[in-house]
Amino acid sequence: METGGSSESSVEPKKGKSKTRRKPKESVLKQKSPAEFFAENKNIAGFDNPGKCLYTTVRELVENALDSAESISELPVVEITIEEIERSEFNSMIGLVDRERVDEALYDDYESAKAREKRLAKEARNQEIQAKNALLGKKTKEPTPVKGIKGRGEASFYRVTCKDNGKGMPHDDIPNMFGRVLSGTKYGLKQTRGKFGLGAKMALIWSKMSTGLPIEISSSMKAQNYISFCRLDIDIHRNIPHIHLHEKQENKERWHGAKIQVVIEGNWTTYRAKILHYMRQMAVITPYAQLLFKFISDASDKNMTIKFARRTDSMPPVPLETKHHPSSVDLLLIKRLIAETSKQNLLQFLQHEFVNIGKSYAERLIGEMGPDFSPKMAVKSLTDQQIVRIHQLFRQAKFDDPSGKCLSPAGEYNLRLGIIKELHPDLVSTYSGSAQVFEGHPFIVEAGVSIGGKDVKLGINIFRFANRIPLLFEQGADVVTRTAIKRINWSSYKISQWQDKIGVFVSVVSTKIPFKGTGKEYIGDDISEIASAVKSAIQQCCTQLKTKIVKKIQAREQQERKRRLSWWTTKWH
Ligand SMILES: Nc1ncnc2c1ncn2[C@@H]1O[C@H](COP(=O)(O)OP(=O)(O)OP(=O)(O)O)[C@@H](O)[C@H]1O
Repeated sequence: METGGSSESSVEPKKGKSKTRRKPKESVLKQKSPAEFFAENKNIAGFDNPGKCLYTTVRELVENALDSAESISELPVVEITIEEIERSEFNSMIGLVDRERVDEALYDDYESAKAREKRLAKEARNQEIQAKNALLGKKTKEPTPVKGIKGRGEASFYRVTCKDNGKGMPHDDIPNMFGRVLSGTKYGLKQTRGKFGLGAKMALIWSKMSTGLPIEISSSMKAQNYISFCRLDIDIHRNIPHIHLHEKQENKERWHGAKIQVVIEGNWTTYRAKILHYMRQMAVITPYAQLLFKFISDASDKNMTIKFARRTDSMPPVPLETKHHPSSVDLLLIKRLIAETSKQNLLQFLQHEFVNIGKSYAERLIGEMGPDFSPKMAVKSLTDQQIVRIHQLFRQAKFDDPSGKCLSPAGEYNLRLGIIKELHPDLVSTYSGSAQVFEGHPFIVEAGVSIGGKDVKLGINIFRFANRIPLLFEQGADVVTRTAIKRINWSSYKISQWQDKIGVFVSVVSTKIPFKGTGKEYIGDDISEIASAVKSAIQQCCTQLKTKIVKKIQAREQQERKRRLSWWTTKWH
């Protein structure tokens, strides 16, 4: 309420106090665009710090590339390159002149003469101790680096490029696909890696925040005689693309696919291991893809090229779009379906917009709704109350479970192949569960358990996948970790958590993965259907392994008996 001349403004300052009391600011109503919201809260999309931003950018681009190739049943060929950009090169890219430092003491990494003297003395003392110990033949610990001048505090910049052989994008859609937060083609009820219409835009927002540079997209669809090229950035306040260049170029080679390039701040040193780990796990779950990873730097010892070769041509089937299951819809969704349906009457609407409602079941449901409802009534004329009644009945009535036919799990063969190819274990077992349901959404759990192998640590090593995306963060809270650590009695399968190198691989696919957050980092442990399916899949693998382990033990014992027998025989004859 407006109070006109507010009493607060007339308050006299107290005696002896020099400060005048501040007038509280009126709160002003403001709106934020989705792009602004995500720019201010980029951590919820997995863009926490420069290192994690580099990792998530790679991830988002690779996952889009795989989604795109798989959508046209093309065996994926994906090339991802991270190129380190020197500060001077970066400055010249943005037209900034390199400047020599004039006032050194102004900088964060400035070291005074006294501090330098102290540091050098400490380094010399450390070296002396090392040399003495070496003379005495004592084992020496790696000396802890002496705190010296701070890291230059300078940002590192990287050009990230991802090229695929996928479907490409229609020329006119490209600006909105990359320059408007919450826009995409994967919102339907379908198993895809992408879901939110956010990832590529977050890479662009981060590039805009850290380097100010635009994103570049080249794309061509099958049999298209031109390549669409688009350079754009995003108007954060209005959440619309800001196009720098959008043109058609010649496509002599009839290439199809997409090439996306962004220049961002990052931190390769701290996130190198995570990025390589991600690529390796992606190779496990997609052995039918050819993945090429390159890191390019002026320091040639940092350069690397890793090829994850394709090991099979057998690709999981393309996931199918499905309709909503009546048990999974809420009021808003029912209203949206009514607004969008092409069906005229209630009977047709129920039959055609949902799975598992046949004609006679739809008639029974309508009968149950009450006297205000009839099969022939116009669906668009339903009142709000009538829609609430439909929703209530959907929640109480019994429906057949949705089928898992629309899903595309990796398949036991691919999972086993991926594990063997990347880990070379001594023993491996895999299991593929049948389709199950949570809150009306179908899901399938597949699992693998391995013993031994290359680069596998002692104890339980968890590998998690959701809609064929490797999940690397928030491991402790994830349903797979919790199940493997707390709910499996490993010793009852003759597997030792302390002496064996155990690999636990669990892949969940669904039309709706219940991720916690838009960063797609883990699946919570609160959905009992998923938790019990994960447990049962791991147990199935362990049961198979137990048989193999017992056979191995028996074979070893038999060999030992034979050896002893032959020893005795030679001794007494
Ligand atoms: N490499 C690509 N090939 C073809 N289309 C692409 C490619 N990359 C992005 N797209 C299109 O751009 C859209 C937006 O991509 P974006 O990464 O922002 O979101 P998403 O993949 O739909 O969802 P999520 O935010 O969950 O990753 C995608 O839905 C897709 O249609």
